[in-house]
Amino acid sequence: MSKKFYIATDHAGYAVKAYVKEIVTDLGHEIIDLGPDSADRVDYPDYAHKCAHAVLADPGSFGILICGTGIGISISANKIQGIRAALCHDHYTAKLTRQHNDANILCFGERVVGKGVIEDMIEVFANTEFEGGRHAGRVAKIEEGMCGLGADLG
Ligand SMILES: O=C(CO)[C@H](O)[C@H](O)[C@H](O)COP(=O)(O)O
Repeated sequence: MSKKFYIATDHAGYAVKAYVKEIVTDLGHEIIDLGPDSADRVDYPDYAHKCAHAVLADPGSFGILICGTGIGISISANKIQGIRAALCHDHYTAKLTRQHNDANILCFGERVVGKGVIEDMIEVFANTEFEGGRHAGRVAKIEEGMCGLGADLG
């Protein structure tokens, strides 16, 4: 089924963005570029938040966020309630974060992963559904910001 993606980067993720857009389109999905429009130095939280709010405003859509390592941009996106931004490095992490975490934004580092891995991660992320079941309660706890207290956990 065709999915809709929003993509944003910082300067350290800009170079690979055109390739990522091509991959997403070739897989039959829609992609909307939220910037930046050049490789000039920018702050990743600005673009993480732009993408996060676009995903939340468009139910059923997903995001792709890229910075140098994927770390700063994923930390930033996860500050927004309702966003589950997953920093992935390979097929396994991209698949499991959809199955178990219902991740709505795929994050990775341009300085970390190569184009083959990027293509694989996008394909599996787009084609994998949330499993629900035992994972649903855990995702609900993430969203509520409620976790077992230390005392409860023994
Ligand atoms: O947030 C990051 C590190 O966790 C990203 O990799 C950024 O892209 C990086 O910090 C940018 O660094 P630069 O020296 O300004 O290119």
